[in-house]
Amino acid sequence: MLTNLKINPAELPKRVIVCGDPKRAALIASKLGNHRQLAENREYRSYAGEWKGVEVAIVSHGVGSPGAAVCFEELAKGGVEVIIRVGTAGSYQQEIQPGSLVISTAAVRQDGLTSQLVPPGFPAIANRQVAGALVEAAKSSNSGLHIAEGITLTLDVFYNGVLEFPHKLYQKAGVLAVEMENSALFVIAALRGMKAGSILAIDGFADADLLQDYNPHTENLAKAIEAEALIALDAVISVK
Ligand SMILES: O=P(O)(O)O[C@H]1O[C@H](CO)[C@@H](O)[C@H]1O
Ligand SMILES: O=c1cc[nH]c(=O)[nH]1
Repeated sequence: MLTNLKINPAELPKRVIVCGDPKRAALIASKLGNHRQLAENREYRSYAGEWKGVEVAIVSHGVGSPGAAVCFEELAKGGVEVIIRVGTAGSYQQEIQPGSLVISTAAVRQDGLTSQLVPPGFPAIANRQVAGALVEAAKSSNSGLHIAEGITLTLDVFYNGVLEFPHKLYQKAGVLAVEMENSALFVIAALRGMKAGSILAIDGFADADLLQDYNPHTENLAKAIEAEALIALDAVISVK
């Protein structure tokens, strides 16, 4: 039994979609044939089912890299081979509007977790087969949404304190969007031999005052989440 996920590894498919929100995991799982809940403990809710004849699991990892890392490590221990995060993010670029999608090819490691796992120069990059599969699935999806691919940033902070966020710097450096778990996913996947990727639905602009303006409950975002879930399901079953 996986300690925190409470999943029996014998019931865990090798291909997994992960997301922060347990309710999003339920939503994605509802699209699967023969879907059933595997387990629930803390923020980790898991399901399995069939997508186009292939067994996949959907697992929530909660908010932030440390808790998500527990999930990713246990999935690796459970024998997972391909893992795709279906997340949300704040945009850094004007052309990447709320409701659009970003496929992350690499993550800036501005999280506190990965520097306790590997030296600072170790890259956090998506597996190229998985990133390629996401791009291909996005092209064939005809979602009608704007879809960009490139570097994203992983932070530990959501609501700011007295220090400035590094938003301007990364915006200038061409980073597309900010979220809170991709660097942990890419580093742990590299260390444990999983093929990882990530697709993100944009919920607003990163430099907004999130305490006032953050609203992940819009129809626009729901539509983008629906589209990214279908793209990720097609991608996760297509990786060899
Ligand atoms: O929507 P999810 O997948 O949770 O992703 C983003 O949303 C959460 C913040 O609200 C963080 O987990 C961040 O990475
Ligand atoms: O970390 C996150 C996630 C969603 N939206 C943001 O602005 N930041």
